[in-house]
Amino acid sequence: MDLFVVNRYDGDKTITEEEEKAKLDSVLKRIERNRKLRQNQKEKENKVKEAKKYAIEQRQLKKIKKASFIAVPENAHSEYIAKDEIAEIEDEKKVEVEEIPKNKKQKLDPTAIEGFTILGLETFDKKAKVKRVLPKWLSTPTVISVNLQNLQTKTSELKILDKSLRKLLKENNVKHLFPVQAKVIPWLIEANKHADVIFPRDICVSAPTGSGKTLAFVLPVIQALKGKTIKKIRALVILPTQDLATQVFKTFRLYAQNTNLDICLITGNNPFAFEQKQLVSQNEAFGFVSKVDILVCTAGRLVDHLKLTKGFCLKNLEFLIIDEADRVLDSVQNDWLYHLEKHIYEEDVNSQTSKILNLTSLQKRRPPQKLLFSATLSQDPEKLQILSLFQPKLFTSVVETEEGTSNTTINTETFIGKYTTPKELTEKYVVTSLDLKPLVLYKFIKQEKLTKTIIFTHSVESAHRLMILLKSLFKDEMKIQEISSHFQVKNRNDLIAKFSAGEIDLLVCTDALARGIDFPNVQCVISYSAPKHLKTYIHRAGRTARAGETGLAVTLLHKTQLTIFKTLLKQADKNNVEELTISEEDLEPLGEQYKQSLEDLKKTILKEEKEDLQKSKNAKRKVLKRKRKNSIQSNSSKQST
Ligand SMILES: Nc1ncnc2c1ncn2[C@@H]1O[C@H](COP(=O)(O)OP(=O)(O)OP(=O)(O)O)[C@@H](O)[C@H]1O
Repeated sequence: MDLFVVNRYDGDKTITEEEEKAKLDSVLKRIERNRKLRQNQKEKENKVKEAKKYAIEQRQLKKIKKASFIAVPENAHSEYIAKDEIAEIEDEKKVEVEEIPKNKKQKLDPTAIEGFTILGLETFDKKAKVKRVLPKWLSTPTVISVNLQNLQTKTSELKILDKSLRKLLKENNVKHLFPVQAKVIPWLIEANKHADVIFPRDICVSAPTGSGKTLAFVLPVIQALKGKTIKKIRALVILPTQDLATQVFKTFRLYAQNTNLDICLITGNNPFAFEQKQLVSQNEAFGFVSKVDILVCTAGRLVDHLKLTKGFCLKNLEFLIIDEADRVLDSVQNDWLYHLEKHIYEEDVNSQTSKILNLTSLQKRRPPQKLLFSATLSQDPEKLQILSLFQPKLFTSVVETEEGTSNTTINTETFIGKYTTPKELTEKYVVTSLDLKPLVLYKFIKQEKLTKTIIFTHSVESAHRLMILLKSLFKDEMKIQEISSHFQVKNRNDLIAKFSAGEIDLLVCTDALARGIDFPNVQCVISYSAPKHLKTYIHRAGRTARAGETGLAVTLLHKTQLTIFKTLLKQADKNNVEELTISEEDLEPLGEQYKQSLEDLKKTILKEEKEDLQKSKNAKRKVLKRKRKNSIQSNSSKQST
């Protein structure tokens, strides 16, 4: 090795002329080689510089071109649309920068450094990937098909289901069971036949949006409880939002209409005292008595009642159903799980009855069977562990390959954590600049002649502004409304009903409406603000293509969001999401109209801000007036005494 050559004095060794010439030649060659290397390097750098310069020039040219046909008004009103969008994109850029792996150390070419061999050159072997070992119940699920077109199970032939329920299904036009129902309903009914002797296993069900998960738990629960004579809360259904709880409550009520089961909804929509009266009554003979068999609720309100409602008892629970389970489990609302478990499992220390030896006290109480449902259910054992599931069983749909997936070919490595979407869903995306985004949206809706469309934005303010702008652009052509958590429940319900009935064409909303809400026949879902998480994307898109109908989901993206969006899609093995282009030339004729609408938007927002200011001033004035009145009254009463 050259590095370890030690130059020693070799005495008066004479060098021949040829040897000297050869040495000189080799030095000259080396110099020439180094010169070429340097030249190549310089050429490369120049090329990169030129490419960058060209890109900047092109960008500037594009900007000038755009500005020439859509002159954004002097005061740049577009800030009313784009300011929070810009902030959002800036955030995402940060994420993107963080996510880019740090430049790996450049591998050094030993020939590049003359005369040296580099010690410790990077020749690391890739470490073998550690295979994920899943608990057996997660790696051997019952697979649910995502095909809602070729239904196999006729409702009339499902003899395990009560005749009265089958009749109701028929009346509601449910002639065939969807795959998730065909698998879960018979399994649950069977498992609960001897529930007091053999405790039924808990289940987790993961199936696409709109695939009919609600009926998969509603029907077996009604069938299992309808024969009970003593009224006790035996089924508790927890949902993440008021709107969803109301929807599930209505389904329970519809299918329990021929039974003596009482179903109650508590979400905080009604006064607390009113809800308390719905839950329990008190009499001298029996003390507190439950008025409810099946309770549908939101997690936060449940905890309020656990803490404050006397006689509210969940100790006889047979079913604990968590719909949209991943969302409910992520929510720490009032520490609901802790309070619920504490209530269910704690011994009634004050009760004398528990000390008396009788049939009830001897009988070990059956733990409630836990039923978890979602389109994006976490299959992460650690997350599910907090529920202490009893011998859990997984029902899941899997991403279907070209050849189709069968029970035998399922590969746990590939299905775990992969969310599925309805087969009937078509997905597309459009890349646009921020300042033209509303116009691109307008053009797209007109071009595709869309009605019954939901548009998702990332904030209540953004939804409000977009609604005003779209109203100004469409004039009377379309009925456009916004809906958000700022609206009262009654208004929200009215809007949901109107949109379902087709009386509203475009509904602008936030992610509060992304999960679970079942609007019939939605033609298209547009993500005006790009979704940040895969789950959000799947639930938004899931408002269309429900129950076997076709539907379109379109995402509007700024070019800086494209990479992140594609990474999200990759996580769900989605390779068929096409780009849709709306060229700036198509938008040219709309420039003046857009300018006018931006002016309208500015005026409306300013007017609303003024009104809000006036309202808060009036409210303050009223408070001051009342205080003054009270102090005058107390002074005069003091004087009179
Ligand atoms: N077997 C069936 N035949 C026809 N329609 C059905 C059937 N089962 C359910 N539906 C209808 O399909 C629609 C979607 O059902 P559901 O809301 O239960 O879906 P989901 O799987 O809970 O969706 P998400 O995950 O979005 O909450 C509802 O309108 C429901 O009435």
